[in-house]
Amino acid sequence: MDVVLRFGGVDKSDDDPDPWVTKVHKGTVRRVLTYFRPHIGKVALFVLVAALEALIVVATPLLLKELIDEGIVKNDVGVVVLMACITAGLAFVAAALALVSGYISGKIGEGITYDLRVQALEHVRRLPIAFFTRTQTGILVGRLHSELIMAQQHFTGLLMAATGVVMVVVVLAELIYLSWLVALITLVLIPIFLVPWIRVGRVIQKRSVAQMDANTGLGGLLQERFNVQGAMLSKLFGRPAEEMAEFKERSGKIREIGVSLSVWGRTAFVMMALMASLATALVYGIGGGLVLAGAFQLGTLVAIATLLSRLFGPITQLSGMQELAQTVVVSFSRVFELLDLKPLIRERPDAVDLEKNKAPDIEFENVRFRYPTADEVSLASLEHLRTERERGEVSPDVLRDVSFHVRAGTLTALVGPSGAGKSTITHLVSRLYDPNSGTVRVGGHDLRDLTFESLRDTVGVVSQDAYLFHDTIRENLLYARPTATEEELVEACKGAQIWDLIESLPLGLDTVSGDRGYRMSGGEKQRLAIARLLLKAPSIVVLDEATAHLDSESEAAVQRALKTALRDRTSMVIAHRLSTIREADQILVIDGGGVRESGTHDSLLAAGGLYAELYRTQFANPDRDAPKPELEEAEVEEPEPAIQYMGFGG
Ligand SMILES: Nc1ncnc2c1ncn2[C@@H]1O[C@H](COP(=O)(O)OP(=O)(O)OP(=O)(O)O)[C@@H](O)[C@H]1O
Repeated sequence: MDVVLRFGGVDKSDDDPDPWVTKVHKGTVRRVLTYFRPHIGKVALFVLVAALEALIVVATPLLLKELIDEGIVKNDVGVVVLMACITAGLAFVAAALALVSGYISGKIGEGITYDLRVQALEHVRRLPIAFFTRTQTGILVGRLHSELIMAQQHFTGLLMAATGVVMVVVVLAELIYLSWLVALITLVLIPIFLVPWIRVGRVIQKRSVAQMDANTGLGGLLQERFNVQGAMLSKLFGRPAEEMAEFKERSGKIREIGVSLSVWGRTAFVMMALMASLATALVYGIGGGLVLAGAFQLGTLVAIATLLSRLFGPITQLSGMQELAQTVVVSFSRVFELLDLKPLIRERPDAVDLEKNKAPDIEFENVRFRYPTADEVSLASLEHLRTERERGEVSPDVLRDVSFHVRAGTLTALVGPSGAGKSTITHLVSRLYDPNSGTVRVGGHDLRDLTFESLRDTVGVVSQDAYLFHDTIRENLLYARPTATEEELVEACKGAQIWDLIESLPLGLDTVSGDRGYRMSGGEKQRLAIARLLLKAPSIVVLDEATAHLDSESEAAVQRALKTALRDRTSMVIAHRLSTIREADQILVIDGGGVRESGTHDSLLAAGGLYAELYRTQFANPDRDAPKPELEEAEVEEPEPAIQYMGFGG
């Protein structure tokens, strides 16, 4: 049976959609244990060291007993000195063993967490883009990073607590050996002390989870509001008073929980000290009476008192062990549920490589496609806002029976209204998604028969808003081809019409770009992305032309860059510029998820269909939003229509 647990091990709940709730499947504990296998040697060593530590702990009271009964009482200085020296020596050995066991438990805990983290990162890296479009970045990062750190801490805590088991058993055995009566009284009294202690522990754990929740919530909010786009939106639309009130409210909550945690933490400490003092008083009270009655010797009494003081630490550790273990299982489960998410797009074991350096053709045959449901690609716990209703909801087909052929080495322009399915078609070419039925072929191969690597090498994509890592321009370019030489970098930048700009920067290629670096304009960013594409030199280019209005100079520069980028390659361009549309060997007019018309600019105009209609609508309104004619387009006789920004999507 599956159990629903909250991260942190408290507050079981069946219907709470909150992301800290996780299903712990049957067999999880066994699965967690499999992670111990590679560390079994270290685990054995850890148990051995723990046993040695326990033996030293119980040996000390016996030495004290000898020291008192045989040394002090019998007036034998030799025994006193010898026992004191052995006790001091054992203290050193115990300290060394404690350090060794801390080191080994750290190695085991960190080792297992490392294995799990690497496995999870490798798995998430292979998940399809649909997963990333659905999940909330902050929560995913939290799951892969901070939660794992916490899991590791709990895990190491659990290993340390496990040594407590050995200690309690050995100490109790010695207590029985020394005085069965005192041992019996201790066993009866321990639960009385322990009950309030466990209650306080629960409160602390509950508050810790609440603190984690509150911190994650504030962290997510800050991440959303303080990234460049968020900060911009908030500056333009934000209501500073309300926003500040929300920050204050969340920070206030963290403060309140923090204060209460500190009070409860202190309470636990005080309770522990009180418990130890009361137990000592009790032992000396009862034991003193027994010594006076001649039931046992003074040394035995001191040994029992010393032993008891060693018992409380391990016992309190053990009392929290069950919840600690539960938390560990839950935190592992949270990674397991990620690992169990099967990637929708997988490489076949018998996948073949696509022939390199030869521009292949592209063919869509009766392609039907709908975007996957939430349950198919993601986890509810990674989507803060996903409602239960949405989980299995199937979205309608976005592409219906799409068939077309892009001949090798030619340019196909995709045009059509916004939401028609143009981007979706390009997503299928780079296999970001697989069609639900029908086939997408490249170079005569079904995409599903090709290796990921050869497809990645073959298809190059330039999106509208090119993404740059926060790194130097050089590193951003080398991402496409790490082995590129300086000359090749410069050549690519020149081809992409961005070299003049880079050269004018004081640090040139070493200028840091990206979110927190040199801010490039939309056109500059796209040209840099084109330079990246030129370095990659793919034989298929998929391009989404920028819809942002560029000034005539950038417009012309982008156009020239595109000419270089598309030369001798098979290209599919979501076209927003008339010049691209005109140059296309084929125009596909996409509407309502299907290819409504296809042909060249002239033939489609002559046919007088949707393309002609859209063209004329815009042509009749040339001033509207139209960019200035490009340098290369200046010689075109008919006036430039604004078609690129209106009827043709984006
Ligand atoms: N990840 C997604 N999940 C679900 N539906 C999606 C997703 N992405 C796009 N859609 C839907 O698929 C349809 C086609 O979108 P697509 O982005 O392909 O249109 P488009 O023609 O490129 O539009 P535009 O020109 O505005 O970019 C739209 O209705 C859109 O809402």
